[in-house]
Amino acid sequence: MESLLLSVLMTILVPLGIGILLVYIIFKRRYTYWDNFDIAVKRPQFPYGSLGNPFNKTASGHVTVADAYNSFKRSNQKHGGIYVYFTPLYLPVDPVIIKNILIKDFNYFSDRAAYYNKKHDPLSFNLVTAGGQDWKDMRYKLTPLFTISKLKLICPLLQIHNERFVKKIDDYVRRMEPAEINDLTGCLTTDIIVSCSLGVECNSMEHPNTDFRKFGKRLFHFTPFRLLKATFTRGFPKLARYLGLVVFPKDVSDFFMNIVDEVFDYRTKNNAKYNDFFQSLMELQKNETNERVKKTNIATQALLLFTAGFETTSSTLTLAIYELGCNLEIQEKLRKEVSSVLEKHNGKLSYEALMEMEYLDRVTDETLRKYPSLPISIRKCIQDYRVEGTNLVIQKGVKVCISILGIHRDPEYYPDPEVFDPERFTEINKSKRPPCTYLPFLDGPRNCIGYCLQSRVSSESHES
Ligand code: HEM
Repeated sequence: MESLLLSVLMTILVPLGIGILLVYIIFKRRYTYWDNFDIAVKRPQFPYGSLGNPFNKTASGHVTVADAYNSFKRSNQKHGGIYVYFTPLYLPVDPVIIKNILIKDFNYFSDRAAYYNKKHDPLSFNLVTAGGQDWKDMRYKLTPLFTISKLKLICPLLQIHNERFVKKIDDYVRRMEPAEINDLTGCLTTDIIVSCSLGVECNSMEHPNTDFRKFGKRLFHFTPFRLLKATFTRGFPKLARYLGLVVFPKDVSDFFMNIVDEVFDYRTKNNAKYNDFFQSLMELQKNETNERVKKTNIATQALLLFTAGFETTSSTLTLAIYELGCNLEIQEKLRKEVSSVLEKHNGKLSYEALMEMEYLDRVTDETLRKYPSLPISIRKCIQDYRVEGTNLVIQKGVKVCISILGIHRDPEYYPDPEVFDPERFTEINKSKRPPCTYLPFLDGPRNCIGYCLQSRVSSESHES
């Protein structure tokens, strides 16, 4: 009996052990990728790579990437190599290399290598995830939605939501109650994006449990399982598509599709026209004959605005308010500017009035310097690329990681980087820094398309 058990165990355990050993050897070999190049490397730890165990550490992944940036910089390196799990990533430090990657040689790095699944999750194939010609076509069509003139059209909407935000804060002040600012800026951003992109009034400022708020929170709630799935889909996109893994949970996509259905049908039947993104999205689709495709395309872009614009804007607002609370002199200086400009404009917070608030811009810029909403950006090299001034050739398929946080906290460009100092952004001080050392919206053809919209949304609300 005992020998039978032993032989069964041996039949299972030996092949299993050999299997594990083989997998270990194969994957461990991937950690030698950068050894083939003359480049500094942040040593990996099996199986997590250079960033360490994501479940057992005090610093998040982007902080570890910034640490790698710092260590390469300290040892006077222009760049270095890191590993995220088993994937080698190129990490540039020299701003000239970064500028070439983002702007001059953009054609080598136009893809973001983000995961989408057209078949099982059509809304996931959008401007952020698409690559190559698909991305170029989408960007070409969507760019006219983000011009200053379009922005001016939605300014009255921004003003309505801003007034509600101010009233809410006033209520807390009158009741002498502490306010959960993160929740309030979340509601404000939700209301603005939903009314601009879907033409729907959700007023989560008054009703914080609206479906939009609920689904919005779910979109940005990353459980360990979701993080694991995201890592898997990024590392093995083909297999993930084959397995039918999706980006957006089905109930979230269904919810957005239903809203788009309703708004589209209402506007078509009543021939109703509004000054919002939804209207522009409908116009973009006017030559599409298949109604389902038309609605799916609109829902894709509306959900994209929500996912790309929500967390970035609301967290920036929260952190600006936090810094103004910690730095009373800066708060006072800002208050004086706002009051004097408003006085000139008869108390009306117009687009023109906002344009005159220079100190407000500096406060926003410094907030995004200290706390970039996207601390890293990933690009994929789509053809072999020689890095200027070096012998290194980045091979096709290798990913590039720009540490925006590392650059923004680099004492060479920003002395005492932990100090919140809007004066870093006077015209004269800005002109002293080399290009590509301030990248909250990235740079080049694939920068943030919402740049001009976001700066106004944030400004209106700091104003309160
Ligand atoms: C504080 C607010 C914001 C910040 C800091 C920010 C930052 C960024 C950054 C850094 C990127 C480049 C990402 C990368 O390449 O890895 C990006 C892309 C993008 N952003 Fe923003 N963003 C903000 C607000 C918005 C808003 C309000 C919208 C739209 C309503 C928006 C829409 C987009 C889109 C669609 C892209 C992808 C562009 C493309 O691939 O062509 N963003 N954003």
